[in-house]
Amino acid sequence: MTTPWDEWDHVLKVDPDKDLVAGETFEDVCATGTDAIEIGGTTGMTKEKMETVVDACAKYGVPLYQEPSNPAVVIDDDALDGYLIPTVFNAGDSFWVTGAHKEWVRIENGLDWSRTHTEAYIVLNPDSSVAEYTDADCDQSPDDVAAYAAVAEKLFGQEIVYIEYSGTFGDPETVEAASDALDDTTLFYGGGIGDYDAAKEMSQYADVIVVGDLLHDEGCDAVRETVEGAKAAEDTDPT
Ligand SMILES: CC(C)=CCC/C(C)=C/CC/C(C)=C/CC/C(C)=C/COP(=O)(O)OP(=O)(O)O
Ligand SMILES: O=P(O)(O)OC[C@@H](O)CO
Ligand SMILES: [Mg+2]
Repeated sequence: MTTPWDEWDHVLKVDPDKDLVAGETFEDVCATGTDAIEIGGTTGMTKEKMETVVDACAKYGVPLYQEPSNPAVVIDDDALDGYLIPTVFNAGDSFWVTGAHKEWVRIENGLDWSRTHTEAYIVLNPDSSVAEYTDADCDQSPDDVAAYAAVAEKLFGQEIVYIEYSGTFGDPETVEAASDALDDTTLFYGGGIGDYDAAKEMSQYADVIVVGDLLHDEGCDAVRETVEGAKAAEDTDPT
């Protein structure tokens, strides 16, 4: 099966609870060269903030995906290409594995399944909001992470495995182990990518790198460098 993310190298994650750098617009954000924009964050999410970002990005042709951190912030908007729905494989509370999902399906009157996709998160930075929120067990060796990745693909049919180091640059060996464990599922890596070299390094192992805080802290030129790093690694990838 072909998926849109087969063709991606770089995703920009826009946090609707954070500002852009002074003087920058969402038109600039959409012109960074990123392959897709994912809209989401852990804390401070509301439907209104989500809508503001979708509306501001809708006319520039970059694929837009919502990544909700809870069912109450999911928006129904035709400008979205789809929904990337996380499941946290190493969560301490099963609410973040299937509970939130069950509640979401129960309260919604019919979902657009054709635009709804799965992301198997493995959360590895214990100091991140997402680790705290989901009570994730971040003490995982590369072998553990590889096993989680295989379970996500082979037993749970997840479309994406997402190695999440939100806020800090992760362990490349761990990302490589996850990559080696996967056949068809797409590997996303996110966390602490701040320049060309970091983007290129993780792109050796991850199919897609996700850049978040850099947009809000440093701005669009810095993000553009990470796009170039991701694309440069892709060009030298022998597989
Ligand atoms: C079933 C539905 C619709 C939702 C539940 C989805 C789940 C399981 C969410 C768990 C938390 C999660 C994986 C959220 C995704 C977004 C994310 C990881 C954002 C990064 O957050 P941080 O960078 O830690 O937080 P802040 O940037 O807000 O500080
Ligand atoms: O904000 P950063 O550290 O770039 O992380 C990106 C993303 O993985 C967060 O969910
Ligand atoms: Mg964040």
